[in-house]
Formats: sequence, C-alpha cells, structure tokens
Amino acid sequence: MANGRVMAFYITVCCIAFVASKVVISVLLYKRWLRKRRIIEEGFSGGKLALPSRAFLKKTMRLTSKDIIGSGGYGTVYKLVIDGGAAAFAVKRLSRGSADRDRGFERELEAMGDIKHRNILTLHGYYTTPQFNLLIYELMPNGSLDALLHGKEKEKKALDWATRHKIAVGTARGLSYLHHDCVPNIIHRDIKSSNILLDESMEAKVADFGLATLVAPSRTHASTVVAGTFGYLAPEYFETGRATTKGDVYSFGVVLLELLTGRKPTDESFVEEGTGLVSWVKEVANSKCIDHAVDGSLVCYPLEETITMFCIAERCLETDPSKRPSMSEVLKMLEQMNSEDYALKVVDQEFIRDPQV
Ligand SMILES: Nc1ncnc2c1ncn2[C@@H]1O[C@H](COP(=O)(O)OP(=O)(O)OP(=O)(O)O)[C@@H](O)[C@H]1O
Repeated sequence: MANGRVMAFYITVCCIAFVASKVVISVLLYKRWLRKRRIIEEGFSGGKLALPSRAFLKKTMRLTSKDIIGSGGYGTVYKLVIDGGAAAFAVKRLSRGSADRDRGFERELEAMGDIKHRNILTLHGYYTTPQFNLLIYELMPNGSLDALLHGKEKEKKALDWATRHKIAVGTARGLSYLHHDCVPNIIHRDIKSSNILLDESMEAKVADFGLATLVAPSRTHASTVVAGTFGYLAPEYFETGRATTKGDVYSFGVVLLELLTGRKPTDESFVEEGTGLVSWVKEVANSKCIDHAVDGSLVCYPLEETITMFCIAERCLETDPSKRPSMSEVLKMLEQMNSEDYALKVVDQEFIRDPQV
C-alpha cells in the first residue's frame, strides 16, 4: 500500500514537471514569435529590394541552421528559397552590438549599393533591425573558390585548367572595374579565395565588401587600421596601414598562386615550416622547375600557360608596390596569355631557368 502511494506521488510529480516544462517552452516560443513579429511589424528598415519585403522578411525569420551555407568572422550566410523554388538568395545575417560590425555593414552598402557588373556579386537588398542587419545577395550555386580548392571532401571540385583561367580572368575583371571604373575608386582590402564566389557557369564574382574603402580618383591611398586576412596582405600595407589599389593587386597575386598550386596561403604546414605560400613558390622556382609547384590534381595542363600565370603572379607580388602592374594591366595579361607570342613576352626567365632540374 505504502509502495503504491510512493509510486502515485512520483507519477504526479513527473506529470507536473512534464506539464510545467511544456508551459515554459510554450511561453519561450511565444515570446520568440512575438519578438520576430515585432521586428517584422515595426522594427526594421531596408532598401533596394524589388521583393515583397514583409513576406520576404518573414521568410528570413524562419531560416534555421539547416539553411546555413557558410559562415565567416562577421556573420552567417543562409540560403533562402522563395516562391516554391522559383528564386533563391543568399542572406548574410550580421548580429549588431559592435561598432566594427555595423561599420562593415555600412561599408558593404556604400560600396556595393549601385554596382551592377558581371564579376561583382549583386546586392539585392538589406534590412536593418535593432538586433541584426541582413544583406541579401544573389545566390552563387558553386560557392566559394576557397571551398572548391581547399574545402571538405564533399565541397571540393576538380577544377580543370580552363576553369582556373576563367576564374582568374573574371576576378581580375571585377577588380579592375572597382579600381578604375567606379567613382570614387573602390579598394576591396580583403581579396582572398573565400571572397571569390562562382555562379552556375563558374563565372567568378568578387564578394564581401565589409572592409572596402572608397578613394577619390585624385588620391592614391586611404589611411586605415590594418585589417584583412593573414597570408594575403601586401607587406607595405601591413607596415603602414595605407590602403592602395596595389594592395589588392598583391592579394590577387596570392589568389593566382592558389589557383596554380592548389595550396592555401593560411595552411598550417606553412606556419610549421616557417614559410608562406609566396616564399614557398619562390623557393620551388629557384631550386627546381616551377612546374613542381603546380597543383597535383591538375592532370592535364598547358605548361607554357601555367608558367605565364606564375610570372603574372610574380609581378603582382613585387615587394615594391610601384613595380606591380595595375589591375587593368593584369586583366589584359590574363586575357591574352593563351596567345603564344604574348606568353613569350611575359615569361620572366627567372622561372624557366632550369627546366630540366
Ligand atoms: N552569395 C553567396 N552565395 C553562395 N555562398 C555564399 C554567398 N555569400 C557567402 N557565401 C558562403 O558563405 C561563406 C561565408 O561568407 P562570409 O562573407 O560571411 O565570410 P568569409 O568571407 O568566408 O570570411 P570572413 O569573415 O573572413 O569575411 C563564404 O565563404 C561562402 O562559402
């Protein structure tokens, strides 16, 4: 009898605990729903969207971790599909609270606001709420160059030589547009493979303008706090904090080496060896034939073209920024490099000194 009472007591306690937990969860969910509703109803402002914004924002509120397609130091990127799959977007959510993050959001709007170019990622719109900022971009089905070259096995894709060359040309065209055709000129300041995105036909688009700096065409530089990504920063920018278009040219040179070697500039093995991608390639070029540095996953490639591209990279990576070509010159070199006469002109004898070694 006593046992029966104890059992009944425990069952009652369990039932009460179960009901109480359900009530607490429901209250929390209700509060969350209310907060989201409040944001949708009153708490946001946005712009540039050719979309039914309220319905669109409701959809963004329903994004979950299953929709995440990438994340960076400043925010998380989600895939958002609307109209039953008729359209898809990439939504970058930047939580607010630090001046740094808000400044990144503003920079992105300032720089990308009106740009429409085949090699620059299109910004479709933005929202700002007291809790977070949202940036809505076109979705790049092939993700980032970084993921394709160095990502997890399921993200990696074998890139043939023609595709690598196309990506190099597209990125150079995008950068050349920012440096020379936009007024004021735009210095990107964070060129790296994770900021080069690829559409369905592997056309490259320059993305992530969170550090972009605008400079009047009459000015040569902007003084900034040094920011960007280790492994891609030009030495003079690192030392002086002066951002110039030649700093982007240097970072682009590093991306060319990534395309050629398949190695990541921030690879831990470089740190262990006390070297970096740029000095490793120079070492290989000095001690062996440069084709020893070519990505092993490139089964078939025209040697002359890879040598030409190494030489273009070498020029972008000159320590003295004044010796680096401008982005429009780099674009021209890359576009013309398949022509034999041209390749012979560009190739620096340094790189092909000992082809037999
Ligand atoms: N428009 C897009 N379409 C498809 N994937 C995207 C898009 N934008 C971003 N991504 C993916 O999300 C990832 C994270 O992007 P994000 O710009 O937040 O950070 P990151 O550039 O990788 O790093 P960092 O914090 O240094 O800027 C990218 O590397 C890319 O894989």
